[in-house]
Amino acid sequence: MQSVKIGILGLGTVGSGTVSVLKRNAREISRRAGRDIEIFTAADRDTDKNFDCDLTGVALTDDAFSVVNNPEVQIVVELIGGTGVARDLVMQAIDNGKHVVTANKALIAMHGNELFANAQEKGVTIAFEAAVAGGIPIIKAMREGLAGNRIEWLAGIINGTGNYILTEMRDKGRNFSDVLVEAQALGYAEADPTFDVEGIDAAHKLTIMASIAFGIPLQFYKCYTEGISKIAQEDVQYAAELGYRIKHLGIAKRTASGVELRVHPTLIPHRRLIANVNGVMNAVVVKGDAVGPTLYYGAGAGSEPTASAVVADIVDIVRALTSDPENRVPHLAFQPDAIKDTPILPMSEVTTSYYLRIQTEDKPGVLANITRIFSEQGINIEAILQKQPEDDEGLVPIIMLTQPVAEQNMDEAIAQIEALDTVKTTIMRIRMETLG
Ligand SMILES: NC(=O)C1=CN([C@@H]2O[C@H](COP(=O)(O)OP(=O)(O)OC[C@H]3O[C@@H](n4cnc5c(N)ncnc54)[C@H](O)[C@@H]3O)[C@@H](O)[C@H]2O)C=CC1
Ligand SMILES: N[C@@H](CC=O)C(=O)O
Ligand code: NA
Repeated sequence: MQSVKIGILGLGTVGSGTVSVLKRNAREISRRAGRDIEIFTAADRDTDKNFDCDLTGVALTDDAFSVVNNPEVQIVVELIGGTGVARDLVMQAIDNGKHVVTANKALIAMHGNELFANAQEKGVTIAFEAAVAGGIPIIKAMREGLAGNRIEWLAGIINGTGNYILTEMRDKGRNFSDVLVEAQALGYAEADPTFDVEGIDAAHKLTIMASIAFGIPLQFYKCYTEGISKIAQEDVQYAAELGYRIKHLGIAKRTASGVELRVHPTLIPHRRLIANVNGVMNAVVVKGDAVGPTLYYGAGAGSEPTASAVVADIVDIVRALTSDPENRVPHLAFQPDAIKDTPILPMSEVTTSYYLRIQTEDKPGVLANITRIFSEQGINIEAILQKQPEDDEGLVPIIMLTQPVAEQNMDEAIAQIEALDTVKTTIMRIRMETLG
């Protein structure tokens, strides 16, 4: 039987990993796919650099459009990244009747609705397993393995770079920027690393998972996004003293009035499995009404872990080449005409517990004022930790854990406490989840 010809766009970290895995495991992969997979052509804008893979037998070009317009190519594998030229290339590939595999979460989260509609019309597939949690087959698990469930919520560590930074800060007391430079050198970070540390990359991935979980359109711009760059070493230590770890979580939850969609640092009880997911590893907990909580764990970034997901998508497409488009697994798990516009809730309506660090002067009555404000806002305190004066100004950190409260009440309480004469700096707040 004839081999299936693919064209790869971008031979960086993920592209070179994909070439290496396809070549090294060629026999095993074709036994699974039923056909040989041939890397017919590949494009990189810089064809003179030293590629981290063996390109023997691959026609290399610096013109990515020549790959998507090549009539021999059946599957285009987009590994350039971004939403500029990558979007044009993917659109062109679909218009040319080619299937697409991509690792590009920004592209799917921001332009997926139009891309899927176009792919549906042209009878081709866009596969994007590598776009969420790297090598973990989370898209497949949710779209196919959990198809019998009403998914209630999901929560995940879905950025390897951010988790690597938080782990190194906690375990080795290293500073934020040194660890980020290392994560970049290891090929984990996005082209613009603020996407990793400010939660944008996690928000892209969460947007995609929420659509698959709840059958709603992709709505990246409605995702609440808060990064980890303000987390101080002392917050990591105080959280540990109270029995918690700080993790950067993406959380999507179905409520009676809509869907919560939020990315922020979160305190999690240290005994939870997900609190012990370290380094570049990712983990996602998905709670279905029938199955209960399920946990998916693995490498969330890196060359070959991500290539593992890219190659699995290629195999899926090769297997489906002979099936009718309408019998294929829908892009967002639900049939396109069954996608519902359930509202994404504003953060003011989200209810969580909180960790607060308040820097105050060490004077009588300070705590009484704070607790009075809490009580007026209906906020119950779960635990208090008062430390010795730590800075030159003699300010005392008071650490508080609260019971669940609506975000709008907490916003009001924080505004009033920050206005007190004795409170000298902005209050550090981190939301908490039990994930039970
Ligand atoms: N690095 C990782 O661990 C992961 C990356 N991803 C995603 O995979 C995609 C690729 O990421 P990386 O491989 O890390 O990036 P990279 O920067 O290492 O590789 C991108 C490659 O594309 C080439 N390129 C740029 N513009 C081009 C153009 N117009 N035509 C042809 N080639 C062009 C660059 O020269 C480079 O070799 C991104 O969408 C990223 O978000 C997804 C999961 C994990
Ligand atoms: N920059 C991303 C790469 C994978 O998606 C991350 O660090 O997780
Ligand atoms: Na994945």
